[in-house]
Amino acid sequence: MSLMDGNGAARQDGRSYILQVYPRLANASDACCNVKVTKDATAATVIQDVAASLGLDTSKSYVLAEVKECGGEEWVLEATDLPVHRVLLWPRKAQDQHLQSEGFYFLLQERNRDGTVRYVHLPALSKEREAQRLVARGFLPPPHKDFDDLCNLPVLNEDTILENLRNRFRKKKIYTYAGSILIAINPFKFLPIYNPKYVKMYENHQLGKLEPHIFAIADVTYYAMLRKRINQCIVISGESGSGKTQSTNFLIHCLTALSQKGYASGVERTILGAGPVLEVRHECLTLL
Ligand SMILES: Nc1ncnc2c1ncn2[C@@H]1O[C@H](COP(=O)(O)OP(=O)(O)OP(=O)(O)O)[C@@H](O)[C@H]1O
Repeated sequence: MSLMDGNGAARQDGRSYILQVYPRLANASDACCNVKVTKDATAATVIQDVAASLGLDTSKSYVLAEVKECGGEEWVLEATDLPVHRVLLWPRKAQDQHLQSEGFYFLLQERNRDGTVRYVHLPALSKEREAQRLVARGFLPPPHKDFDDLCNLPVLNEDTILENLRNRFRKKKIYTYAGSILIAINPFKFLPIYNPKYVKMYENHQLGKLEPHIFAIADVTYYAMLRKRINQCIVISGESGSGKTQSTNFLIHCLTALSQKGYASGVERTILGAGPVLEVRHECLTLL
């Protein structure tokens, strides 16, 4: 078994593995000590090698602790435990180099005369760094990541739904799916997302493949009608001023564009022209 000092960036090679052990001792530096060991080296042997390498007082007793994720678990190894076997269960990156910042490494600590471990608290990692690590490993969604379908929210409640819609609205994304339902938030200003380029973009696309859009709804409805040869219906609901009329106009615009294949026609104008009459009739019926 040979010892190495320095950065220890060398890759593990064949049957030899480089373990980086960080001393947590009152009078030792925090620099890591690199030890080259075989796969079956025990914790006791690793401790001996590190102690010899660092010139530690061998009349004292030491333990090797495995740290898995900063601020998280810390396991004191038994003398017969096999550190390399532990390393092989770590994430790939941490196996190559046991950087403290990666959260997987070994600590060398002193054992008290009564056998207990002189426990030194790990410097508490800020919650933020810990959260970042969980995000990077896919355990948490990226902060402020917005979901274009509410069904994909990891936590589904009123707060998360509103927060998601708010986040998207701030990014000028006024449309969000809830499965095959489209939620539209009135932007009360013109957005350049209704021109013919968008009609073309959403044409014959499966719902959910592209960013949510009212044209996607028009498109699936139109193609479902052609495919199934039965009438289709889009229900638009919302409180007064939420944008129902405007949404209807966008739908009609897209449907006529799809049916006319881009040729300007009077159909859209005719249908849109009937809108106010239908609305007045609807208001009268509601009053009656
Ligand atoms: N997608 C949009 N882009 C830009 N402005 C919009 C959009 N949707 C709605 N608006 C704006 O909001 C106003 C109100 O929308 P709209 O008339 O469609 O609401 P409504 O739900 O039909 O209301 P009501 O039920 O009272 O008839 C519109 O005049 C328009 O200025």
